[in-house]
Amino acid sequence: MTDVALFRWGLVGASDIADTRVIPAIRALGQRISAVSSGSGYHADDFAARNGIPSVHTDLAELLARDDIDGVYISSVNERHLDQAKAAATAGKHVLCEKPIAVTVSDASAMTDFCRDRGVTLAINHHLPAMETHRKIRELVASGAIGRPLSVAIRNTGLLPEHLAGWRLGSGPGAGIVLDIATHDASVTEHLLGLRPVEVAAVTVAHGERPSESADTSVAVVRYENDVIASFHDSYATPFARSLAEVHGTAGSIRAPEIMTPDPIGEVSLVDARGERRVDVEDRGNAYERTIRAFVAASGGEGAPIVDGETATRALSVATAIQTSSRSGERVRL
Ligand SMILES: NC(=O)C1=CN([C@@H]2O[C@H](COP(=O)(O)OP(=O)(O)OC[C@H]3O[C@@H](n4cnc5c(N)ncnc54)[C@H](OP(=O)(O)O)[C@@H]3O)[C@@H](O)[C@H]2O)C=CC1
Ligand SMILES: O=C1CO[C@H](CO)[C@@H](O)[C@@H]1O
Repeated sequence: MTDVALFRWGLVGASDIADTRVIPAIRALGQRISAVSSGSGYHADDFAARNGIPSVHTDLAELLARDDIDGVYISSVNERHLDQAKAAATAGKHVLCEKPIAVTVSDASAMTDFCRDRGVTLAINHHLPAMETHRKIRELVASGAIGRPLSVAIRNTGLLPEHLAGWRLGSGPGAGIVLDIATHDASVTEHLLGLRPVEVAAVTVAHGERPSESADTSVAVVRYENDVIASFHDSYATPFARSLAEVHGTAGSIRAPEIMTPDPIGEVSLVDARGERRVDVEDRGNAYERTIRAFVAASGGEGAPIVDGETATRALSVATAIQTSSRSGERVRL
C-alpha cells in the first residue's frame, strides 16, 4: 500500500491554481513540497514565501536534478506543458500536469507516449470527474436509471475573474475559452457516459464586455458513440449564467445545477415517471485531493489516475475540433 503522505513535490509554475487549490490539497494530504521553479524569480520568491516552500529555482533543470522530488505538478501556461512534462519524465519524475494537457493533439499524444516510454505516471488535473456529484451521475447513467442515454447539455458559463483574464484573453497558442473550458466539458461528458466523442460542429465568438483576442464564448455540438448528442455552451462573458449539467435518456433525465465548479457544490436531481427527486450526494470531498491521491497511488503502482494522458488527449481533440469547426464552418470528425 502506497503511503500517499510520503510523496515529495516539485512545483513547475508559480500559478494561481497552485496557490489557491493544489497547494492546499497537497498539504491536506500531508505531503511535502520541496521546491518551486518559475521563470520569474521575484514573483516566485513571493509565491514560495507565502506558501512556505523552502526552495526556488529559476532553472527547471536544477529543480529536476533534486533527489528530494518524486513528482512534479505543472501549472504553467498551456503552451509550456509539453516541454516541461518531457523534461520531468526524462529526469524520472512522475507528472501531474494541468489541463489542457497541451495545445495540439499531436503534442498531447507525444507527452503521453513520452511519459509511458520513460516509465513515469502521467495524470492530468481535469478535476471534475473526481467530484462526487459527477461520480453519482455516472453511476445513475450506468445503472440504467435514465434508460438509454440520448443527450447531454453542459453549460459552463459565468464571468472570468479579472485576475485570471491575462493570457486567457490573449492571442497565444494556449489562449481562449475553448482550450480552457471545453476541455473540461469533454472530460466530464466522456466520464458521465463512458462513451467516446466522434464528431464536432461549433461556433465561437469574442463578444464579451472585455476586449479579447481569442474566443470568450463557444457553443458546440458533439456527437458521441451510440449517437448520443452533447451540447457544450461555454462563456467567460455572462456574469449571471450559472453552470449546469444535464443528461437525458429514454426513461429519465438528470439535472445538476452548479456542478461544473472547483468547489464540491451543486445538486443532482432525477426526473422520471415517478416525478422529480433529489439524489443524495454523501461524501462530497475535495476533487483536487482525490485527483492527487489517485495520481500518487498510481505512481506507486496502485490503481490508475482519474484522468490519464489518453483521456485528456481525447478531451483536447474535442476542443481543437471546436476551433477548427468554428473557423471552417464544417463538421469535424475525430
Ligand atoms: N484544473 C483546474 O481547476 C484549473 C486549471 N488551470 C490550469 O492551470 C494552468 C495555470 O493557470 P492559472 O493558475 O490561471 O495561471 P496563472 O496565470 O496564475 O499562472 C501561469 C503562469 O504565469 C506566470 N505568472 C503568474 N503570475 C505571475 C506574476 N505575478 N508575475 C510573473 N509571472 C506570473 C507564472 O509563470 P512561471 O511558470 O514562469 O512561474 C505561472 O506559471 C493552466 O494550464 C490552466 O488551464 C487553471 C485554473 C483552474
Ligand atoms: O480550469 C479552469 C476552471 O475555471 C476557471 C474560470 O473560473 C478557468 O478559467 C480555469 O482555467
